Amino acid sequence: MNVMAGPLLSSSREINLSVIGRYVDYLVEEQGVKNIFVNGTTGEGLSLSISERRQVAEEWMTKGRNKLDQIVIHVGALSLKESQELARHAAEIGADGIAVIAPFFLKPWNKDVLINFLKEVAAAAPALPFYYYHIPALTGVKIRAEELLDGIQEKIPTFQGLKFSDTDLLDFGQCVDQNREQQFAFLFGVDEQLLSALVMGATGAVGSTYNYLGKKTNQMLEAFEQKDFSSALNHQFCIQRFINFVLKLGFGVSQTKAIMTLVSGIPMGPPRPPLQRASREFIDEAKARLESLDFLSSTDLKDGNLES
Ligand SMILES: CC(=O)N[C@H](C=O)[C@@H](O)[C@H](O)[C@H](O)CO
Ligand SMILES: CC(=O)C(=O)O
Repeated sequence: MNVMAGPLLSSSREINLSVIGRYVDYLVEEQGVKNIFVNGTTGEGLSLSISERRQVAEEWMTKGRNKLDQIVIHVGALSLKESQELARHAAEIGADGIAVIAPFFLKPWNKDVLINFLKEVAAAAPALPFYYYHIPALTGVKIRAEELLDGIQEKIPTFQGLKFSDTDLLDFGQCVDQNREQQFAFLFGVDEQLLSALVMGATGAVGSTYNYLGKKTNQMLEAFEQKDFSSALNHQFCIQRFINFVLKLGFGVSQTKAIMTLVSGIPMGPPRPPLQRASREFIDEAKARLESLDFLSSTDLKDGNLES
């Protein structure tokens, strides 16, 4: 079972490559996370320039080599050409896979149109496993994943699986049910509902909270594998209590970065506009909640870097 995290690394609005090496060690040693999803939602991949995305990907590959199991690089972009360039680059630097979201300004209006776009990106890296990143709430492209998967391997021979970031468990369950013959990866991306997705056949998870709740989530995965469902549920409820709490305060990529800084002690920097840094009030409340849920002892919390 894989857990992937999607960290972002910028400080003073510029990418800060120098923290990636430390962050690899932190994820492996402190969170038990050995699979990384680079330049996705949490990494603000779509807010970076193409050159920045290449640099971030290269740094993860260099620092992660021999330490991480898999590095999947998100190469989705509005421009097909840029997406292809990033796909070729991912292949050149030895990534383990590429992922692509649906283009979200001029949008694909049906399944075939979307597949044709994805196919052209995948063809730029013909040796790399290809993942579709389904995140309809952010892209606005609501084509159901179950429909998209129907016959996809004939169109995209490198198709390897799905990162499914949506709460529609009917759609997710049918993706699994209708593709039992294939060896697809079904990676679930709604961290507060992961246990339900495991029951539906998820083979892994990619999510923002694994940056700091990776260890806790791994305990849930372990309990699930041991068929200790009541422990698994306790772990999921504990994770839900935290996510439910921060969702009510207003939770997004900026807040994720502040929590990542707080928990790891590694400065993640502010997000890039249009995002704005999390408020001091948010950070204080999130910190108190992390402590009360026993996710961290107060001595582990390092927020000295938050203002940097
Ligand atoms: C919209 C978004 O950022 N989704 C993330 C992954 O795809 C999740 O990891 C969520 O941040 C998490 O489930 C909290 O709602
Ligand atoms: C973590 C994750 O799912 C993302 O950043 O895309």
